[in-house]
Amino acid sequence: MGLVSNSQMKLVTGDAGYVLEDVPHLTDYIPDLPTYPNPLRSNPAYSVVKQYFVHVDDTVPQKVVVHKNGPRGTHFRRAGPRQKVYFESDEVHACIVTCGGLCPGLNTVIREIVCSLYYMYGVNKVLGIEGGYRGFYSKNTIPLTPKVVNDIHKRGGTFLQTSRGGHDTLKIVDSIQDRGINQVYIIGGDGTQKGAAAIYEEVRRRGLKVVVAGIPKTIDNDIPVIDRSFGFDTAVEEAQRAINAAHVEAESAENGVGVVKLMGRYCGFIAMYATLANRDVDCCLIPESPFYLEGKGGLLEFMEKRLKENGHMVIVIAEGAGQDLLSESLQSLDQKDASGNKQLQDVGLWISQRIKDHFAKPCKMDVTLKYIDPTYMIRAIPGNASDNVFCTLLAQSAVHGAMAGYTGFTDGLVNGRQTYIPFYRINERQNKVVITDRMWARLLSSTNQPSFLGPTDGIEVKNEEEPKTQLLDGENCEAETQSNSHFHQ
Ligand SMILES: Nc1ncnc2c1ncn2[C@@H]1O[C@H](COP(=O)(O)OP(=O)(O)OP(=O)(O)O)[C@@H](O)[C@H]1O
Ligand SMILES: O=P(O)(O)OC[C@H]1O[C@](O)(CO)[C@@H](O)[C@@H]1O
Ligand SMILES: [Mg+2]
Repeated sequence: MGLVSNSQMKLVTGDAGYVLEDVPHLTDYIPDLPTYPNPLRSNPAYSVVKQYFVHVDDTVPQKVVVHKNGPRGTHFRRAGPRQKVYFESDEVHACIVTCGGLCPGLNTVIREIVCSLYYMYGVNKVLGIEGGYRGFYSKNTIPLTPKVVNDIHKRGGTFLQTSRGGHDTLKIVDSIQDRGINQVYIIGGDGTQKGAAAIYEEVRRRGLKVVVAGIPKTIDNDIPVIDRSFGFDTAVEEAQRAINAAHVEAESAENGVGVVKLMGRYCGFIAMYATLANRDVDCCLIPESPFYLEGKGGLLEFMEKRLKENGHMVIVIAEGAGQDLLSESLQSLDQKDASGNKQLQDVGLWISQRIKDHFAKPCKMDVTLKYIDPTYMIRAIPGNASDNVFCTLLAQSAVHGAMAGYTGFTDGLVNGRQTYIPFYRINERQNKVVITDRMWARLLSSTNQPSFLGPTDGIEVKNEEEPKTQLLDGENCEAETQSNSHFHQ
């Protein structure tokens, strides 16, 4: 076994190409911390469970498809309760914050962190930080107890409120230090996890016994490494209602066209899964797959054909799709939100107008177009049953990890197992739909839409007897795992 460690990376290597991308631990920078028996050992619910505690050497492989002689590859630390903990129950002073956009299940994660701390670990000092990162230094806190959070999982939104922008690392860590907080639970998307990494670095620089734990929230599914984030299933399910309405409207008119815009700023996972789930969609447009309107192989030609064949059609478009086309025809606003995310122009309105203009030309068809924008409806709802269970496991894993002294981690599902992932792995890139992946091919074959690839855009296939599979490190291989996580092949 080898160990390479610095404040950013902690790599443990083993035989046959085994690599553990480990998460930091409080003892990395505060040696000789005392340990205590895990209170779960005397918890009647768990004491009867054999092998309840995770073995210290348990790790989860990032890739589960392997070849006989291939390297064992990257692993992450398995999440779950440890025999020993690094906090006494009455010593813990935890806080929870939610940042970024809303996502179904946020309240469930808040509730379950509070309840896990109280009921599993006997912790009764938990604070809610209101209104995102800026709440650390500009707002009062709310004491959280199981009673206060009892039924919040039945409501959409976040009980603690959220915001964009306002991340001031020094002020936040000052506030953590001043309040005597020693476990910080940060729920949010890619931007939030970057902020969490900055907080962890500053906490470590100051040598504080403070755990920083991230719980990934992304309705867009744009966080890499993890199979999926909570709320995604709920959002895809809710999107069905909009697509069904678009289909009913389209079917009930001559040459009816339904256009549905779904969330997905930089990636089209919601649009792709909603389309695959629904089967009434004729064309799905996502940011990762550039498309064009006019001419041979373009969207408008396809629409003419589909309307002639079927008399109606439904288009699903992710909000980040076709932004290059919009900025060609509309003046680019180049506005950013408080977190620095580009503010997108409404592609749904734009495409609807372009379609209407096209078919209004003489000799074209009379189309009846209905545009449905359920953007905030798919995220402002409570988590569904499966997301609620998922949120519970994520919250419990975060609490187990924090009590065990791990820090600087995001927890998440990797190949169906709860793991602790170092922040840098989550923050190094964004997850995207890979259009050379089988999931996108499944979508194309279900809608029979054009691929919009020109003759020169084709994907080069090397003349090899055995094409390479997704065993090597790289974008495709990771995306294969993620985008197919619901449908292992
Ligand atoms: N690079 C960064 N460093 C430190 N903090 C950041 C960084 N990027 C974003 N943040 C902070 O994280 C918080 C949330 O960021 P953002 O609004 O981008 O949402 P997000 O977490 O990415 O979630 P969503 O998926 O809804 O976009 C904001 O308070 C923002 O200031
Ligand atoms: O209007 P808001 O709150 O900035 O959120 C919109 C953005 O949030 C996201 O849902 C990500 O959380 C994006 O898909 C979308 O662009
Ligand atoms: Mg984001």
